[in-house]
Amino acid sequence: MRTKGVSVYYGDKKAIDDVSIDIPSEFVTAFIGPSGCGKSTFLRTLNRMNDTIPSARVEGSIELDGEDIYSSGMDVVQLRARVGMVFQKPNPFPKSIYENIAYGPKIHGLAEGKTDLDEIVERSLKRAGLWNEVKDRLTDSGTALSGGQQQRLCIARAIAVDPEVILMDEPCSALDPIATAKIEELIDELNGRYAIIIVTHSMQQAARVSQRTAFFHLGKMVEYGRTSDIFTNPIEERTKDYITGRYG
Ligand SMILES: Nc1ncnc2c1ncn2[C@@H]1O[C@H](COP(=O)(O)OP(=O)(O)OP(=O)(O)O)[C@@H](O)[C@H]1O
Repeated sequence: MRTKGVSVYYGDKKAIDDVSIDIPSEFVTAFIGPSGCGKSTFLRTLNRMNDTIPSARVEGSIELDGEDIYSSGMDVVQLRARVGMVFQKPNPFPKSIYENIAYGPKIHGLAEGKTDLDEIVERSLKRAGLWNEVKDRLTDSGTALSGGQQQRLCIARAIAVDPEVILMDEPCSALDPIATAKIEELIDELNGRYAIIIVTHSMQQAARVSQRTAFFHLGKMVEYGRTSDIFTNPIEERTKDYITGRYG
């Protein structure tokens, strides 16, 4: 994905100021920065999730494979399948585990019949590292799973519609350390197959899971580069101050 001069307003308030970034498809990219700096706002512009907030307005251009995602011809439902999203709090549908995964492929016409759908469900759950834990109870409700399992179910749901990009907005903030470690392992396994962009409050997590990091401060993207450089040899003073814990 590529953004050029993106600014986001909530009413008169500018939350993101002139952000241009090329996000490579072959890496995990982390967005870090102090609370309120605009990480989530910027992430949500990448699949037009801000469209659901009436006061939000986006300026600039955002391209997915060279296509302007804010053009009038863009089908937003289709876009959100191509650019999937996983939220802070796991949000499975109040439906069976099977239906949670099958719903997207059904509405997007990705399955020819029941056998096809069964295969997609199995493949998505396997890819999300959840198959062995749920294969004998696919008809149980998705909401009956543990928090960590629910989050992997949500990742499986995103995977089921064959996305190009997966956006993750603090996907581990509601999880315990063991469930967090499983999600981080999963991100590692998915790396390369999908472009993954993760907003995280944890610099340790960004360092563990990402190869590229963008540091945001007061609505601006201050610095963007290899994760190892950002954490060991940042160019900007503000990045240095943040990673050494001087503020945030
Ligand atoms: N729906 C909204 N309406 C009005 N202002 C908003 C809305 N959502 C976010 N903001 C404001 O935009 C700014 C950026 O918020 P955002 O949630 O994107 O930051 P963040 O870096 O993700 O913060 P955090 O790490 O605390 O989640 C903040 O000043 C916030 O108050």
